[in-house]
Amino acid sequence: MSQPASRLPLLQRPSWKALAAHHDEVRQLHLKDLFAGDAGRGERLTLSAGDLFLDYSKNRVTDRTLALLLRLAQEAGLEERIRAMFNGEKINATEGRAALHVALRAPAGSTVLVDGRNVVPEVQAVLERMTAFANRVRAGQWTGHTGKPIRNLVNIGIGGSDLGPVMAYEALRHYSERSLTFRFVSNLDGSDFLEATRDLHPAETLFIVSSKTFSTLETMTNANSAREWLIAGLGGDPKAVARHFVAVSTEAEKVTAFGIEAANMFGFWDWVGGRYSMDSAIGLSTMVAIGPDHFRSMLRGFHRMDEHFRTAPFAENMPVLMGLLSLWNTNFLGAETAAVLPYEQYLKRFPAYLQQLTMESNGKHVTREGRPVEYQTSPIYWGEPGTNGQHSFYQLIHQGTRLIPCDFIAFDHPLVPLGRHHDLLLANVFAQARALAFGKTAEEVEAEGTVARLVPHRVFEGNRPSNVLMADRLTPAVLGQLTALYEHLVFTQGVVWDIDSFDQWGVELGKALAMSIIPDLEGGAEPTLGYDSSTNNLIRRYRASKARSPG
Ligand SMILES: O=P(O)(O)OC[C@H]1O[C@](O)(CO)[C@@H](O)[C@@H]1O
Repeated sequence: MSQPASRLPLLQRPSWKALAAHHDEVRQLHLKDLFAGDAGRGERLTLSAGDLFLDYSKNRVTDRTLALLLRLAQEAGLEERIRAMFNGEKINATEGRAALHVALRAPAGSTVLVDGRNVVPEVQAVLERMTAFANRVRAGQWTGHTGKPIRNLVNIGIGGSDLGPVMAYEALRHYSERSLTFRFVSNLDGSDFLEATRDLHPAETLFIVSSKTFSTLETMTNANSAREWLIAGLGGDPKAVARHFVAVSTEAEKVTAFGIEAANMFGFWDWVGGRYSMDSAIGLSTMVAIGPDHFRSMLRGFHRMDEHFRTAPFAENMPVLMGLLSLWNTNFLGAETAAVLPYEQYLKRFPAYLQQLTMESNGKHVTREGRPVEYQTSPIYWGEPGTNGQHSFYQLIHQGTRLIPCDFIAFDHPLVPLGRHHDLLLANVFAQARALAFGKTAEEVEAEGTVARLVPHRVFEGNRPSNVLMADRLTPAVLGQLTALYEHLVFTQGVVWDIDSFDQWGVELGKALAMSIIPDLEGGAEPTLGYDSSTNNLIRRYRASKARSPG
């Protein structure tokens, strides 16, 4: 009896083989030909989902490519896996956990089961506590140890406990309470903490220690420095900690051991992965900044995209389609990276946020069963806001030797109109996508009167794929939809690649080695170094330098 396609290794699935053969047929096709052969392509290969509009016409795909990619998703059992995620099944198999970030934005009154328990009431209860806290701080009613109202909030966290909060704060700054100051400290490098707190007064400062595990080296080191800074700045009274620290964590005992009162802890659950946690209590700083109503609106945006992903047929499903197009670029066209280029300054941290979401999720080398993959998994995500990138790395995107698919993100309206700025900005989005796709031939360059020796330098091959993603304007709801779009794109790819998108074992080895090296750097006696000769030498050199000039 033949096996169902989803049981076969990816490279042996009929749709993969068909895509490989198809790729041989279409590899020479230029986007110019595709557009010339279909006058309606630019309108046809578009899609709306919620408030988002996607133009994917400038991808190097034919209708047959798309049909085969959709078949690939079907053969991977994507439908069933989506159902499994939304049903709270333990799809993060290596950690034995559900991956149920969709429950964080499920409407009050709905049901999402984890181990037979409806988690929606717990999620809503935490949101209510966050709301009460946010309202108190925003109204100046949360006072510090000396009785002064809190005016500065410093989120201490790293990875998913930092990138989501920073990204959302920057993205929604327009909606933010301007009388409050927000800072984010993540790096173990002490200068991060020092610079973030340099101009703050401890009496008016509250730290949000955000850590799912409450044991991450960076976060706990920064939290301890924050406690020392606070106590020293408030006359040495350790009791000050209670009014100036709150925690977001799943680890109540560790939080109270640090000195934070249980009443000032906001919980979440092991079924929320760090990089999927910005709409849990990890988003506390976001809620204080933009207010509970805007935060709820962001959650509704996430939920809107969740519902689209859960219910839309694959051919009209934005995350599925974008996930498959990116997979086509990666596995068949050989793209190694993907650029995310927001033409909206407020989204300046969105590429950094996406780096963790995409690469920590799908940077995997074995299948769910632990067999080595025989294909590339996550591309390397990177990017900068336009138009800054244009005057930096776009040269390589246009004329370099690598294929770099681009996601342009733009809005019909700016949040703050200023003269001609927005028309000029949008003209650049449309121009860049067009230039990448269609390029400029030697004949066109010659026709402009260019001297012969410069012609090759001024030729643009084109045929470089891109998506253009647009919405009316950057609102909290749109940010929710945009973020959920990429979350589900990552999920789609992980299912096809047959990898666990929700674990992150790859960060463990370096962490463990650092822990063993710390005593070698801090100890007084000469350590017996048992590492490789390079590591031994680096440690000796560092110790000698420290001994010559301590501090
Ligand atoms: O919230 P925690 O437990 O401090 O972890 C922070 C980050 O560390 C990681 O576990 C590894 O980088 C991320 O997945 C997570 O977002």
